[in-house]
Amino acid sequence: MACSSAPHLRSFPWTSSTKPLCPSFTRPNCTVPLPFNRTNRMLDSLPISASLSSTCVGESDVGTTKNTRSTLRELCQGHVPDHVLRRAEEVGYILPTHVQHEALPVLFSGRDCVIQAQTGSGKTLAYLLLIFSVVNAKRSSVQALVVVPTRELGMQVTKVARMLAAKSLELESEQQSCTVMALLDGGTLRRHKSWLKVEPPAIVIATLRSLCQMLDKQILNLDRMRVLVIDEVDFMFNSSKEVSSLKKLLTTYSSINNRQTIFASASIPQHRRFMYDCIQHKWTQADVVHVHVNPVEPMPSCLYHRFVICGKRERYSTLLHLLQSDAPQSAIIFVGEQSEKSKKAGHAPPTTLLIEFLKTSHEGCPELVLLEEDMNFNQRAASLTDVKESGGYLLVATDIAARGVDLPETTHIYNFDLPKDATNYLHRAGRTGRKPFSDSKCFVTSIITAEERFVLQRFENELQFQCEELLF
Ligand SMILES: Nc1ncnc2c1ncn2[C@@H]1O[C@H](COP(=O)(O)OP(=O)(O)OP(=O)(O)O)[C@@H](O)[C@H]1O
Repeated sequence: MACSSAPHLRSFPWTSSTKPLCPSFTRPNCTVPLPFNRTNRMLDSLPISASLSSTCVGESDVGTTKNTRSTLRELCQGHVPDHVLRRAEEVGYILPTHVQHEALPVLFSGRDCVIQAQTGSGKTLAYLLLIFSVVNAKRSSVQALVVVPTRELGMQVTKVARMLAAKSLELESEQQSCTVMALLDGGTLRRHKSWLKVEPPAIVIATLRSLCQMLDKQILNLDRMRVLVIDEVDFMFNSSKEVSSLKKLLTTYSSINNRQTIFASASIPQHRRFMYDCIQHKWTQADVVHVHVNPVEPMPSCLYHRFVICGKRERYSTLLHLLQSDAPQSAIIFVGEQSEKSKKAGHAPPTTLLIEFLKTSHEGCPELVLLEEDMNFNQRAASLTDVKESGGYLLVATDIAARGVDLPETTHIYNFDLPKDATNYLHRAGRTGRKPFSDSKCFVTSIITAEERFVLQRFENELQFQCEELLF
C-alpha cells in the first residue's frame, strides 16, 4: 500500500516520528493492514472494536449512574487500605465523582487504562486511590510513579497524595504511612539524591526532566515500579522537548509487563488513534481500557460561555467594564505569551502591562497576582500561595496556569487573548467549575475582535458548546 497518507500521519501528536507508520502497521492479532489513506478523523470514527483489542467504558453510561452511586468507601473497599479511606473521608471525599465511579473498578482490575474526563472531574483522586491500593508501605522501593508536565501540577498532586498518606486522626497508632517524594523542576535535587539512595519512597511524583536526570545517573531505579501514571498525557506527547524522554520512560526505563500504565487527560485528540499507538508501541497492554466520561460534552455543563467583540485598542477598557459588571470574587485572566520579536524590541510583557493597567484603573480590585513562564520557580510558587491564601484574587496568567491547576474558588475566566486552539480553550475554561458536586454557574468570557469571531466559532464546533455575545 502506498504511503501517500504520510502527511496526515505526521500531524498526530502521538507519533512524533516523521517516518510514516507504513503497511506493517497492522491490528494486534490481525494481519489486515489498516486503511492508510483515511483521514485522521475517519480513523477516530472507526468502531473501537474494529481497530483495537482494547475496550471502552463510560460512553454509554453517561448520566445513568449519577444518582444511584455507591460511596467512595464502597467502591474502594477491599482494595484501598482503611486508613487511606478514612483520610479521604476526613478531607471530604465521600461520594465518588462520575469518572471515579467509572474508572476505579477498571483500575482495581489491574488493566491498563486511558482516563479521559472533563476538567475538574476528579481524575487525580482516581489514580491516587489505585496507587494506594497497590503500594506496600513496608517496602523500601519506588512502587508508583506519577509524571506531570509542570512543577505547579506536581506540587498539587503531591499535596493530595500526602494528604491521603497522612495518619488518620482515628487510627494514628496502627498505620504505617507511605512516603511520597516530589521530584520537580526547580527543586534542589541534591537532597532527593540522598533520599533516593538511603530509603527510596513508595510514591514519586515527578516532572520528566528531573526524573530523567535521576534515571540517567542511575540514582532512581524503577525495577519495582508497579503503577506508572502519565497525567495530561496529550500535552506531554505534544511537547517536542518531552516526547523522546517520555517514550524512553514507557519502553526503555520500564516495561509494560511489570507495571500497570495509566494515562489521564481531559483532552485526548484522536483518542482512537492514541489507543492504537499505545498498543503498537507497547506503551500499554493490548487490552487497555479507555474510560471516556461524557464524550458528547467535553466541558463541564456548569460553564457559561460568552464573548465580547471590540477593537484591539478597546480590549483594556472592555476587560475593565467586564470586571466591574461581573465583580468576580476570584478570577483568572489569560493573556497570550509575548512574542520573541516583542521581547527583542525590549517591550514589557503583555501580562505586566495588564497588571499595571488594572492596578491604576480597577478600584476595589481583589488581590492581583501574576503567573507566567518567565518567573523563576520560587516566584511562581509564591504566586500560587498568594492566590490560595487570599480571600479573593485576580490571577493574570499565561497558559502555564491552563493545565491541571486546581483553584476551586475561581468563578470567572477571561480570555484577554484567545487561546491558540480548541484544546487550550477547554483547559483554560476548565480552571473554573471545579467543585464536582456544585451546580453553580461559572463564566468563561472571551474578548475578541470581529475578525476573531470565526476562530471562536471553530472552537464552539469542535468542543460542542455555545457562546453568547455580550453587547455593551
Ligand atoms: N470524590 C470527590 N468528592 C469531592 N471533591 C472531589 C472528589 N474528587 C475530586 N474532588 C475535588 O475536585 C477538584 C478537581 O479534581 P482534580 O484536580 O482531580 O480534577 P481533574 O479531573 O484532574 O482536572 P484537570 O483535568 O483539570 O486536571 C479538586 O478540588 C478535588 O479536591
